[in-house]
Amino acid sequence: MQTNRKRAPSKTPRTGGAGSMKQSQQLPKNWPTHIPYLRLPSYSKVLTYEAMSVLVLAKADLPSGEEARQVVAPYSNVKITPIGDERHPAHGQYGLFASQSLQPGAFILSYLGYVHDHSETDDNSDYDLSLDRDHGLSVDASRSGNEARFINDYRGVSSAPNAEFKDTYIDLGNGKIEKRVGIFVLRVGKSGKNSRGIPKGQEILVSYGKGFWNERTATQEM
Ligand SMILES: C[S@@+](CC[C@H](N)C(=O)[O-])C[C@H]1O[C@@H](n2cnc3c(N)ncnc32)[C@H](O)[C@@H]1O
Repeated sequence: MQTNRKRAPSKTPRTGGAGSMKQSQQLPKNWPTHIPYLRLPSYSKVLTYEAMSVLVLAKADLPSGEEARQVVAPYSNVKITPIGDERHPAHGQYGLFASQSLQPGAFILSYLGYVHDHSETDDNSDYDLSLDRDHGLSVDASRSGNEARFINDYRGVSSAPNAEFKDTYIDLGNGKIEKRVGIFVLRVGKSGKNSRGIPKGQEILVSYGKGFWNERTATQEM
């Protein structure tokens, strides 16, 4: 995870500003009706001013080498798809697939959900992702989220992931940027060679990390 220079925003926003980003009222195809679709993160009301200052920054504080991205929701480069193949370990659930060819290193989308600290961690959530380890912040897409909540782990599906989680910064259009978890196409494949990207129609697969599966095994054995 990258480190950020800290500069407190002039006001403490609880939701990201839509700014100049174009947002459509449409829901993605196959979006489950019982889960609110988010176009912006949903911030916990108990997050401290310091925590919010890590997440919403002045554009001048964009870490070097990073870019401030514009995003449009719903995302047109991905497709939520029911898993019909019985050999797939998440058969009967959904996965996220590329609806266009995605180049190595390309930003795919950001992971949205309920942004919270340790005090509100839901130990039963399978959708909770670390957003800032230094400040104990995570984003949980179990009760609300966007397309990214449907990304499956590569284990049992493919020999290696084709995408990864990395910090990214979204341009809020008001001189501010917002730190989020982004999903990017892997640049380098398992063999160390440059990846070929993700062809149209292929499932987007990450590694949840061994910790996720170890914890799951431990829970099942209890
Ligand atoms: C973040 S969700 C992924 C989306 C999920 N398939 C859905 O339709 O909501 C994580 C859950 O997906 C399932 N899953 C994802 N990858 C898997 C894999 N490689 N093997 C088995 N189950 C997987 C597990 O049930 C896991 O708890």
